[in-house]
Amino acid sequence: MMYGESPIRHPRISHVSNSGSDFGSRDDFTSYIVQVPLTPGNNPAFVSIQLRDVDSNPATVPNTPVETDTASSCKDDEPDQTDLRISEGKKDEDDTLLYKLSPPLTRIVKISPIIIALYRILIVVRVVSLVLFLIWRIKNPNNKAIWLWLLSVICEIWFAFSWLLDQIPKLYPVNHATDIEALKATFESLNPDDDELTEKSDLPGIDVFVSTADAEKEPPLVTANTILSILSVDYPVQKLSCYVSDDGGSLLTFEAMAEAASFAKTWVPFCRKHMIEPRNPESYFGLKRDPYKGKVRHDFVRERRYVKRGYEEFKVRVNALSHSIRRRSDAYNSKEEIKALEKWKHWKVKVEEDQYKEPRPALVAPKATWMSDGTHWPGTWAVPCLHHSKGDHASIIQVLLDPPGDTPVLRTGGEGSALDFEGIDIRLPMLVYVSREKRPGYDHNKKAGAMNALVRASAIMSNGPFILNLDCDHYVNNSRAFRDGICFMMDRDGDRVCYVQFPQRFEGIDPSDRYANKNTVFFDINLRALDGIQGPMYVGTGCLFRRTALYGFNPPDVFVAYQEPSGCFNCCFPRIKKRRPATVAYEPEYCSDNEDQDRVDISLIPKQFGSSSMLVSSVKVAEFQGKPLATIHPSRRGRPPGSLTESREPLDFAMVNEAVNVISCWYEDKTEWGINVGWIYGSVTEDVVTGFRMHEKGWRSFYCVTEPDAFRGTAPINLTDRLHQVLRWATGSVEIFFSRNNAIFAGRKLKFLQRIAYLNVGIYPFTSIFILTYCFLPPLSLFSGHFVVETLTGSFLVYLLIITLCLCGLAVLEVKWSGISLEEWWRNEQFWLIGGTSAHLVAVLQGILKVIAGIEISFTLTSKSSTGADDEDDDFADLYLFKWTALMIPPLTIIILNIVGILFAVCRTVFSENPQWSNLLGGTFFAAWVLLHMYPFAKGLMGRGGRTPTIVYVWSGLIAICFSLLYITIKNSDIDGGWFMLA
Ligand SMILES: O=c1ccn([C@@H]2O[C@H](COP(=O)(O)OP(=O)(O)O[C@H]3O[C@H](CO)[C@@H](O)[C@H](O)[C@H]3O)[C@@H](O)[C@H]2O)c(=O)[nH]1
Ligand SMILES: [Mn+2]
Repeated sequence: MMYGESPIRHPRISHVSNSGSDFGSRDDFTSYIVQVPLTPGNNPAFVSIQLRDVDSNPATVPNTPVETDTASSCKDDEPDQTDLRISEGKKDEDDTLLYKLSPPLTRIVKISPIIIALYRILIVVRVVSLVLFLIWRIKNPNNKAIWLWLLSVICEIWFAFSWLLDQIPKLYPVNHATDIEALKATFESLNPDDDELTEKSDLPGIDVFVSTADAEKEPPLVTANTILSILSVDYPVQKLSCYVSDDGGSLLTFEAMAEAASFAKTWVPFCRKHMIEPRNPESYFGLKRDPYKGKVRHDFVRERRYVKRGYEEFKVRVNALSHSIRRRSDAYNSKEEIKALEKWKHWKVKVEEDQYKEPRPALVAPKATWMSDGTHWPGTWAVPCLHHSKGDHASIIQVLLDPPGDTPVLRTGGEGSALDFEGIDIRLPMLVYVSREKRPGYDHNKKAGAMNALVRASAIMSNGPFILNLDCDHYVNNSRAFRDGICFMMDRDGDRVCYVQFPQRFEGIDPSDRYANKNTVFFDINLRALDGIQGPMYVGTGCLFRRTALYGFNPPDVFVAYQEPSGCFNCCFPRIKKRRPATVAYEPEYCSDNEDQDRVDISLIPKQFGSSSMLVSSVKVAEFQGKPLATIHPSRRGRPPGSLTESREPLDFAMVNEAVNVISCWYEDKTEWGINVGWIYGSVTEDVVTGFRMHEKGWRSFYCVTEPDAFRGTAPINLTDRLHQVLRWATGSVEIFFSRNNAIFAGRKLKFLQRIAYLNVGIYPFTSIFILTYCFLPPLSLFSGHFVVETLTGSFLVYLLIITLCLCGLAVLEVKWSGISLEEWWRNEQFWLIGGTSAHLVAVLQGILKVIAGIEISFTLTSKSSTGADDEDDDFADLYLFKWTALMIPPLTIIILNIVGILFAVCRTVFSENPQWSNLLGGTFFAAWVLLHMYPFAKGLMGRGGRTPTIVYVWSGLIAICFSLLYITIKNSDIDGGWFMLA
């Protein structure tokens, strides 16, 4: 094609030889490290791409079935199919026939209608009683303490409002189930009726993106394990590509990935042969259950032992990498130093001898980080220096595992070999290490920027129509999960699905889940409920995207997309508005006139996507290949699966070259990346915004809960890290609130309840202001001797009772339909208050500062504890880690004041002549309610020993007694209203 013609500057390319190198000697992968000159020679030169070419000559678009004339041959075949069916005695309409041909791949699993009905009734009851209660509260002010009354009523109104925002989107919870067997029958069997499998497959390609940013906080061993779990997934290997984005640009990560690629050669066939689960070696070998249960192969025990030893060695190697890199670099650097010194000496001698004009050479050589082949690492150096620091280094792309061929490579059993892989496909998916270029002066946009670089690089190198995004610590726990996700995409109407979100599940969390790290309320209640509306939000990891949805295209309309006899491939979506038959997908076909396109304007693509012509031409291919072909698929027309979709262009130098080009930092200049295309910039919670933009366009997403869990990750379990994580999320929400991505501004395609859910995401941090106020009310009331109401009347108590009971009832029902435990629900409530009085509050301040003063918000990575390096005696040692942070001040103040308040009020009432028992009771009740929620926080402060709290209690007691004595003294000396001063 026209690779060479692009007027973009030409990168300097060095081919890294791998002979004799550390990892090269173990492996024989093709190595490309391509360095791009620092400043763009002729800047983002807008390249006008000859789209006519593509239009008139479909053959230039690689890998499309067009060249093989599908359209016509399919049409020819259609009657046969129909005849066949009719002859079987099913005289249905065409649609129904096609429906029969492709069984549904997903279905709705009903939640018990009784529970849902009760749930909805309770919601209504609570709404009504809340309204009545608030009216009653407004009508009955506490004239003795108006300020207390006013504060409390304002807070209560807000709480009612925020509860409503949270509750309404939960009216239609659903569960979806997938049918992997049907998927197999449709895409991988020769004859769908008798399920005869071929080794070929028509499943669509998936590009897996793994993000890592810091080799210290995200141990390379964790990332390596994640990679191994991806490489061994149960999905056609030629359809799978894995990309690692390293924002740290660290040689450590790079070499760990190379190690993983080499260990995969043992690990992956072993998993395939013995159907290992999970396929993350660290987790697998750490399993507590009997590994031999259910395993029939006689050689399993021996091979498992062998692979386990291999893994131990692998771990040792990976853990030693940082040391070996340092030692290697030191050796090279001292050699360089000696060279530099000699050069200098030489120069000095020359100068002394005669008038030697050469400038003085540098005496000290830079402290470089060296690769094993004796060249400088183009990324970040251990001692960062110019062009080799985290924020300033070249683009790096390295193909660690070449794309596999189309046909299985079956190893014949070696007699004496330790592992017998006879009959096992030993191919591995493509694995690519990517570190995008970073330069000072360019905003790299955190994770969103990293993902966008991968989207472009992968479009050129493999162009999978689907993209799965995983954080480096989230590994594949269920090797069939990819298939589950694809079921939604390939189902009827699957082309309107923008992404399939899997729940985030966590490991290594303390059994009582003190800080609600598992977030089960969010993942099992809120997201399941959204699944019944327009789909769950995107939560950053474990999400399978449709590439074209990421590209910012609109979904096909419900009323379009079918055009007799076929749709229009070139326009992406056909123009004739006609109701789409339930099952018929469209055929690819080029139409030459491009007018009247309301969705994808091809002439605009270069402007939106940037100057890479390879990227631009890949867009349509991905669009086509991601279509649910279930009904018209070649396999349905007498062709064997894989005959059309298998062929993949081998990776050539031009492609890698271009991939390097599109990950340079200037590539996005004057394009719409991050604005309308790809992951959206401008928020530390890029995930919510990115998903929101898709829902806003009318796309549908799905929630895919699998058994066993599809993916698993780690979460911070100590209080400080947890608070900082929550702080980041809440800050992101405030950013969203103050941006154009506020759900209020969304168009009509965003469904009403979905809009409320997104509104809630933007608004919830603001609740913290009211929570904070409300938590100070009990001590205020206890000190002042007043209560939020004048006297505890019957109606107040009845309202309170109804509202509380409704909440309890709703909790029980939610627990019932979601399957979480009541304890988890309660933990969530507790952490809601803890986060609300600390992190959310700071988030609001930060967000407002950003809006007013433009102060940027940094992305603080959460540290991941290294697998395998665990404390032997205590799995949860991290839980007791105490690191002071200013975020802890407000909750601490609240705890102390509430305790002091109770003690003070008790003392005062006891010593008082006319004790106000009811006010004491009311105030104490509220204070106890606050303290109960704060309990996990207090426990966190205690650390392991539990010494701190005693002091808190003692102090509180002392202060309270002082206050009471003071109060009595004042009271006795008849100074009226003396307590007002104290309050
Ligand atoms: O400049 C950056 C910063 C972060 N990351 C990656 O982003 C991921 C998430 O970071 P982490 O600190 O683990 O955040 P969590 O709070 O655990 O993550 C959740 O919330 C984030 C948004 O706040 C999302 O980006 C994540 O995907 C989602 O799992 C990690 O893989 C990082 O390597 C980058 O690639 N580049
Ligand atoms: Mn994480």
